[in-house]
Amino acid sequence: MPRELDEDDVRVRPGRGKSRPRTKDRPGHESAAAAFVTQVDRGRYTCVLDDRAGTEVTAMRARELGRKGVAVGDRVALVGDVGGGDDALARIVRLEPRSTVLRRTADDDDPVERVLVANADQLVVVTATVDPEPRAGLIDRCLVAAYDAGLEPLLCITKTDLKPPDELLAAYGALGVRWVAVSRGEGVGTVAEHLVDRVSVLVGHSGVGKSTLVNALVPGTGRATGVVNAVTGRGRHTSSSAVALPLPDGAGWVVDTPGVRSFGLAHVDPSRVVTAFPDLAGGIEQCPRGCTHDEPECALDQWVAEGHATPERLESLRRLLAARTAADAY
Ligand SMILES: Nc1nc2c(ncn2[C@@H]2O[C@H](COP(=O)(O)OP(=O)(O)OP(=O)(O)O)[C@@H](O)[C@H]2O)c(=O)[nH]1
Ligand SMILES: [Zn+2]
Repeated sequence: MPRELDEDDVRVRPGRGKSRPRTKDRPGHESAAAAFVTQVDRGRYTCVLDDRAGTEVTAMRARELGRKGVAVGDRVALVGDVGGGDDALARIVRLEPRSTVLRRTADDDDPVERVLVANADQLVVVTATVDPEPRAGLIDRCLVAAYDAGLEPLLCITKTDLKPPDELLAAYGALGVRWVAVSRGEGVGTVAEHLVDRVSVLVGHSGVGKSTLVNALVPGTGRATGVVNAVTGRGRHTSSSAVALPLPDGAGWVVDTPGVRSFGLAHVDPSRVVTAFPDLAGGIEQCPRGCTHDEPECALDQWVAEGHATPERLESLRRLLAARTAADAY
């Protein structure tokens, strides 16, 4: 079996006289095929070719990629066997620049903070009204991850047949986050409308109905749903990777994130979070340098007192900034 390649395989070669870098010795890859990465599994990348929509090709990284990691959502150039047969193996020779990067926190299985999804436009935070109870801390951390990565958040509230979404809407109304409700399959059409022509990442903790939703949005994907057998773990996707699934009619992608329990928020820049609060921007200009917006000198209290923004908005901003450092999942 061939060895699997990853970032760790790249070694700096000792210079041999005036030899040029390897990449310059390679032929150009003008004829490379453009593709979209839908799945990453131990050094093998599932890609879908742009010009033969739906043709799946398995690829590995070419050495010339250097240290660059390849993630779900990446746009890549492929050479080699792009026929898509069972044994076909192509090589990823180029990674196109990314518009956005959503990171996953390092965990026990993998100590490195990695790119979870590249080029996503939207983060769909799936939460139930009840069973399981919504966890405000988790939702806040998802929103921070979305604002930091430049993804537009969409709150998808499930199980509204069991309990109305009023409390959740009250808690998130001030943030102005767009929302949709689904109950026992109803409302899926409205969710789908929000996904047209976009790359949307779905997150949600166990039991909220995320798999049920994915199956309704992308019929035939067979995402495992329901109660998990605690002994065998059957019914659960244990990998913490993501997978991109095509929406019917080529109208965008949904990226399911089974087993993903946290985002990399360690390096979130508060100023990125603040961009989600344009109504507070004028006040922030009057803050002292490096203001955490949670200190006595913060100019935002005055800004709100003068009526430029509501107290709820300021409270929401402070809650989100605090959620960055909470010792909680997501
Ligand atoms: N009442 C009600 N139950 C729902 C709804 N959506 C999903 N469920 C049920 O909630 C349970 C969990 O749904 P899943 O789709 O497996 O949830 P999940 O978020 O994928 O959870 P994991 O599979 O643990 O990751 C299942 O028994 C579903 O039938 C809904 O809108 N209303
Ligand atoms: Zn401030």
